[in-house]
Amino acid sequence: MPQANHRQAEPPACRLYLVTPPALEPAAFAPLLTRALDAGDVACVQLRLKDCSDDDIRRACDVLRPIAQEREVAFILNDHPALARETGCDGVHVGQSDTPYRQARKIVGPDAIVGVTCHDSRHFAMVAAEDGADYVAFGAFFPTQTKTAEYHATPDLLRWWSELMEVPCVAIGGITADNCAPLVRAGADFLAVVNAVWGHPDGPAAGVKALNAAIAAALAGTGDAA
Ligand SMILES: Cc1ncc(COP(=O)(O)OP(=O)(O)O)c(N)n1
Ligand SMILES: Cc1nc(C(=O)O)sc1CCOP(=O)(O)O
Ligand SMILES: [Mg+2]
Repeated sequence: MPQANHRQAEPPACRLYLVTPPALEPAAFAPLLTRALDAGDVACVQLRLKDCSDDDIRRACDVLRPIAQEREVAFILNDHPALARETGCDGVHVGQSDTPYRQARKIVGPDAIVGVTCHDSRHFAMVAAEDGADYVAFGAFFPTQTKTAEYHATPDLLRWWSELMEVPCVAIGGITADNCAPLVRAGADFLAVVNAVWGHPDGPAAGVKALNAAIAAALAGTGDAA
């Protein structure tokens, strides 16, 4: 995962990880992505298109990848290591039912980012980290309308992981500016969000600003104490 951002000399201890809506039209989504990335600190963008053809994913990568990479924001493709490599993405995210980590790593190469979904499982996370994953993702922390979440993670998992392990952890699932403080304080390195940014009533830039303000408040100890 990128540790630096051109906007800051010192990256904060917890950063935003934007996941795209599951369906999008690349040309229409491009200005939304641009506005989101220009609104504040974002570590990476995951292109997560479900039920799309490989050609649809290629086209979306061609339009959206440069917007992220020109801003030094990592561009990660969900589910498709071969397409990630072919299209010049910075990495791939794989779940427990997707291409296994080791195979994904062979496809994308040693320098690419590979992240692994670990649900609420310490075991999955330990295996992924030992195998060489660049980050592990835990979730869902809150109810989400974006997908059917079968697992439920709690902040103590983030606390345990961050105290024990160097490999960064990502928290995902229903995260908003209003509920993220306990995750930040528990040690989440990244907050992955869909609806809190793309569904924000005042637009994605407002979503990014609200989340970054909530992260900063939680790190400063002034965030919601819940
Ligand atoms: C950062 C991050 N965490 C978890 C997921 C979920 O991956 P997966 O379980 O493979 O489910 P799909 O997203 O593929 O439906 C993710 N994509 N990103
Ligand atoms: C893609 C994804 N994976 C999850 C998991 O629990 O692994 S939850 C999720 C959806 C996250 O979207 P939102 O921020 O809108 O809740
Ligand atoms: Mg997947």
